[in-house]
Amino acid sequence: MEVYLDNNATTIVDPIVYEEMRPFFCEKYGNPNSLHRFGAGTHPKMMEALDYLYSGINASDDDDIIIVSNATESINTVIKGVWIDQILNGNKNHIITSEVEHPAVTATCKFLESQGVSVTYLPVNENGVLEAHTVKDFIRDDTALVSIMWANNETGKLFPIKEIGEICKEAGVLFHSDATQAIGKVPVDVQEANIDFMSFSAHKFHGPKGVGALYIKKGIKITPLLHGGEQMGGKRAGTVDVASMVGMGFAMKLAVENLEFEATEVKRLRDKLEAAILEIPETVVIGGKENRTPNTTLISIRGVEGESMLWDLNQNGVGASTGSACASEDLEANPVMNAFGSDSELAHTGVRFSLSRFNTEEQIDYAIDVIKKAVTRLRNISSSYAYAPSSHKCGL
Ligand SMILES: Cc1ncc(COP(=O)(O)O)c(CNc2co[nH]c2=O)c1O
Repeated sequence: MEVYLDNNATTIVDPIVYEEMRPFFCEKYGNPNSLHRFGAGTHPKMMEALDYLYSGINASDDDDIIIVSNATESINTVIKGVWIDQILNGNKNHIITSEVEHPAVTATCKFLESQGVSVTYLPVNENGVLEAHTVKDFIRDDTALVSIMWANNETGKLFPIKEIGEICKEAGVLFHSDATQAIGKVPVDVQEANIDFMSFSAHKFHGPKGVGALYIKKGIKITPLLHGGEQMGGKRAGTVDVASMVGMGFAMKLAVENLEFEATEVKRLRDKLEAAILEIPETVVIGGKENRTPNTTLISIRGVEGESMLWDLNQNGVGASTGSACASEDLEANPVMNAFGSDSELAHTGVRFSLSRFNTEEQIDYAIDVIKKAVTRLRNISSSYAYAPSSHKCGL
């Protein structure tokens, strides 16, 4: 049996979404910017896709949603656009983000630091969550942007976006949220959250890879990342991937329709898997169980190196991860777990399981059996592990 439990890395394209995309490869293949019928033939479904995206995040008609290649491009567009407009050509020179953002945010901020920008990386509490008041404590007169994720990709922890939005609005500071791990898992309402910019990727909610979106609140201007065409009103040059845009729109429609299923059935299967693993001695949920996306659990298994666990699971058909795929190639301690203040041993023992609406009870039962056998096998061959519950700090 094969069981895919790495949905925070990417998801299967919903077959319904795939069928919606198919006509735009060999039938309605015109360039949407062409004036002839072949181009115009793409417009109805593109407009429908935009309608699904706008309603899916409760954007107002006057707001902008720009189709980009992925969340990484969306995030770069915001952070570098604000840098150009507010810092290089303005009187600001400070950006606030958190220590547990995805590398798309932290690496872009590091680049800006190399260009002389001051960046504050806010710490998270023992549960891996940023407390809204810390944003208020660090906002300065020259703060150009606050960028905080809606949900953490490794722990699933949800951040106080509405409160942070209120703080930024009151301070007159632009607020961006990376909602990549929130769309399709929890309700996302940009108007309620006082958000100025928001980023997401379709492949996180059963849409195709290689397409994402940037939400821009009405009235906000930002210098584009890509120049050279009038697509997206000049806000993102380059011919639009029509099939992927249509796929992302329909995936958003289905994602919103399935939020209740995520909150009930997917959560039930996640909780079942988590409870079974926690029956194993010396295991702990990193960040705690509260206030999380319904599909994610990051569990530390003392004495079991995360990568060894992944290899063993993979040998038995189960796919999981130790955290963000873009960070999993190296054997460094998990930066998110480090941010919690975890000790170095614990930071190497995290395994992330992230479910979706396509997982079944039978798959979870099989995965539980495989996981328990893998832990026994790996602990038995470990040169450093000896069951000593009194010695293990079950903090976090
Ligand atoms: C919170 C967050 N932001 C941005 C990205 C980048 O998305 P992309 O541009 O579509 O690649 C990811 C991908 N996160 C992960 C990719 O693999 N495992 C993950 O957890 C993410 O989880």
